[in-house]
Amino acid sequence: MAAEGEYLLELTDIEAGYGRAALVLRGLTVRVPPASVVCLVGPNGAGKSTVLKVASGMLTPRSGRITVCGRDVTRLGPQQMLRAGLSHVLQGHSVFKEMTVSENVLLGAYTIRDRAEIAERVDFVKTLFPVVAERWGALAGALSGGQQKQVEFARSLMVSPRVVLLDEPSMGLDPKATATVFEQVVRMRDAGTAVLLVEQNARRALETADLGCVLDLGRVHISGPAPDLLADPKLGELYLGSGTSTAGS
Ligand SMILES: Nc1ncnc2c1ncn2[C@@H]1O[C@H](COP(=O)(O)OP(=O)(O)OP(=O)(O)O)[C@@H](O)[C@H]1O
Repeated sequence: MAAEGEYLLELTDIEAGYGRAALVLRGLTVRVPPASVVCLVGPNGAGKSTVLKVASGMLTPRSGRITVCGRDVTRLGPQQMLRAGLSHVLQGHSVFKEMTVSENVLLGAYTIRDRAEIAERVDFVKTLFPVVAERWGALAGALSGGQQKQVEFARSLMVSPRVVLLDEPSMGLDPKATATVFEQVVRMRDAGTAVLLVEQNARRALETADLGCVLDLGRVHISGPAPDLLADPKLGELYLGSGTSTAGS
């Protein structure tokens, strides 16, 4: 675990909600160390997606502090959060099906002026996601759901983010595609981009993550190394559908 001040992303004592409605996040603190996958799990409505919206500037917190590499970014909007190093892959499918894979990926580079930098990033994402290289000229709509998700990942990495925010990347995918998507999450981390991940598939996500946070009613109920959370029988009963982990079996 990184020492204080060494986190890529820190959300501290965040209170946030929608319009005049009651608070959704009620004093939530989440930290993302370098080279890590941090996973948020918890029941429906706990506020997991709202954490990502706050981190990407889509929702301004009512109080609390957000820092990226120690720099205060609390009240920045989505474009500035992107420049600060936070890239958000939204829930559901956001590829433009009538556009090619290359056009979709290059949309992620719209803030970059330097052509050489764009070419370098294209090479990087093609290496990380072979299907993007193989289907570069194909219409995105011709790809499977899992392949389209990789196009979304590639697009999100074009700006060299410090942290990618992934909202339910396995949603709607079959088990094989889900396995591939989680492998790609690990590859992103290993290639130098930390990941803050929200998943309904809590057990699978914790098997992939380094650290986990269990959210309940807008607060972090418990957090720690993901293997410890998986091995906690009480958590298993409450949130993972069984008493013990099946990791590694
Ligand atoms: N755009 C919105 N406007 C008003 N309320 C919202 C909005 N988005 C979410 N909420 C409310 O905020 C609360 C938390 O929602 P959020 O989507 O963050 O939870 P979640 O933990 O991601 O849930 P799920 O697992 O069901 O996606 C819910 O009560 C939800 O109804």
